[in-house]
Amino acid sequence: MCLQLAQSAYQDELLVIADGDVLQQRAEMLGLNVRLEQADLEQPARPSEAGLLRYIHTPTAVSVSAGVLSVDNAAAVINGLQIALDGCLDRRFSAVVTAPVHKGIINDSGLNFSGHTEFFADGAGVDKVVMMLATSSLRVALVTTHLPLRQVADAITESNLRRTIEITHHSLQQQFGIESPKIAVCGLNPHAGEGGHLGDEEQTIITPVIEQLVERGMQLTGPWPADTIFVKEKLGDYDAVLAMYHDQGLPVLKHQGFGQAVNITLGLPFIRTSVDHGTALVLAGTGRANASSLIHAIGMAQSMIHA
Ligand SMILES: N[C@H](C(=O)O)[C@H](O)COP(=O)(O)O
Repeated sequence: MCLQLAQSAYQDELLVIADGDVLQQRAEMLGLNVRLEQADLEQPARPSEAGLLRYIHTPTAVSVSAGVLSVDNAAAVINGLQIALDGCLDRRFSAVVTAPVHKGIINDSGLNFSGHTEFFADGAGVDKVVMMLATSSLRVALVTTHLPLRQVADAITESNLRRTIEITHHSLQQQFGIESPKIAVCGLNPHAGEGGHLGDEEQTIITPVIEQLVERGMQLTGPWPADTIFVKEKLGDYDAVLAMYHDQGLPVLKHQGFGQAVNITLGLPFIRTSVDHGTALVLAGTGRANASSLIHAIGMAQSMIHA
């Protein structure tokens, strides 16, 4: 399922992209008092109404049971994302907020999909975006995203690192209103390479890029050992930490604020936010799933629309 906001003249309208029959069944199963209405994209957006949920119908190919994966429905998931992408690109939508999808089953169906981040970047024709997750007190951006660990070191190139820092710096200024963002850059290796004894990417790539960009006026520090840059005493020293890979930065952020964190894709020509968690199939249909991160993601998209 995918959510998006279409801005009306009065207030934001929240539209859901999903199979309308599945929404109806889930609402009944969970005893939710909600009226569902199919939206007509040719009509102007209208203010949201309490108790009414408008949706764009993207039919599934086969019937859906809560928490049960089906390769046959993978194309319907991608179709929903494509509708969101197209609507954001042609400005019918002001932002897209995504719920988690099961990346494995999409790939099992024969469709290549490493993540929403890469899907939206490809679809928007952008060669580089940055995944950043944020809580109210910590932002972590990543140089590499959904990449096997074996390939990470090769992906830390000067140009990739420079582009990542430029996009992060620009987005912190433009979308988060931080005039002169302070970014702490992690090293790649333990102890940030221990002076070259535990790897040399810090000396050959990371430090030279930091120095070039500091020369251009950016407030960058590092390369920092990743095991100490996140300690509480240092949290006030920066506006964001740049981690070299997914599991260098995100476990810390999720330990600190799981459920309140929002995933934001920087560098797209539109606003995209998302949840901080996966599909949690065992909770599907039970009514016990926690919607907190989704609520934060919608709130973050709204505040970015109005920034
Ligand atoms: N890295 C994300 C996280 O930990 O929350 C997650 O893999 C989602 O990625 P996409 O938004 O690209 O699907």
